Amino acid sequence: MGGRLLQDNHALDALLKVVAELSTQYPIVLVHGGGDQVDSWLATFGFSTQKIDGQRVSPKEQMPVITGALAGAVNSLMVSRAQLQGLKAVGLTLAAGKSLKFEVNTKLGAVGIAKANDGTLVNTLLQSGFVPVFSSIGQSDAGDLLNVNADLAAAAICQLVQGQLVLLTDVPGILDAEGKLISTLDGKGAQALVESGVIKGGMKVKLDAALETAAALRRSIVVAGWQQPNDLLKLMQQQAVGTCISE
Ligand SMILES: Nc1ncnc2c1ncn2[C@@H]1O[C@H](COP(=O)(O)OP(=O)(O)O)[C@@H](O)[C@H]1O
Ligand SMILES: CC(=O)N[C@@H](CCC(=O)OP(=O)(O)O)C(=O)O
Repeated sequence: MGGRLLQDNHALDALLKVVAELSTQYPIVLVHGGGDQVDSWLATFGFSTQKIDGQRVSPKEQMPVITGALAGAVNSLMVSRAQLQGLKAVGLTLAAGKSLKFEVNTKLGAVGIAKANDGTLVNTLLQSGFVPVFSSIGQSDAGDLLNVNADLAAAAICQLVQGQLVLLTDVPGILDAEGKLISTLDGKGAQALVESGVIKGGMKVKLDAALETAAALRRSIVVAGWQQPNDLLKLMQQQAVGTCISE
């Protein structure tokens, strides 16, 4: 879930209500962002910030603030709103139980490249009826905190549990040059849209996360909008929603 969702309690509650309904039939893992909240916390602490290709440059000295926003305020709020809808939500970082392992993307500072590592914790929680709620904070082998883009974090968690990845954002899916929803997209089509500048910024990162996971799990990935929570129900009934991305 893109972090912008957390600025709209009504939309967040509506989405989590649908998630609660689905969780009676399917094990569910949530991974959330919080980019806007990080922007605002960094500004409050007097830091300037920039993104390169949709990912935040994260100097080590900013990590306490970034972690405070993502793993502290945003994650706690997400757990609290999920519990209001009856979910047995458990807040976690990506490093909990060594679920993921990380390389450092030194070009961007304390930014992690996440890979699936150990599914024991997540599977144990799921088997006991809990809903893991991950913030996108990881850690390096040296013990330093790392900032991970939430879409790439969700891709790694999805590969960990061999699940079905749904990337929920503030637009109904990937839009073409005219602003119309693209219903299906493969690697070749995606490359053309990136080269022509139609897919950029945060959406390019979602596309990378989707293509990587589609290749790893050999199944298609959906990018859809959190404004339409019923899309999740439709998706589970095998109906087409958002943009369906395949290899
Ligand atoms: N082709 C595209 N289709 C839809 N959105 C796009 C496209 N290219 C860039 N974007 C931008 O990507 C944004 C979603 O990514 P991002 O801001 O990272 O959202 P989130 O916080 O939900 O992860 C959209 O709001 C839009 O501004
Ligand atoms: C490295 C990196 O870019 N980290 C992201 C993590 C949060 C995120 O991805 O939030 P959204 O899903 O709301 O964009 C950031 O600091 O903004």
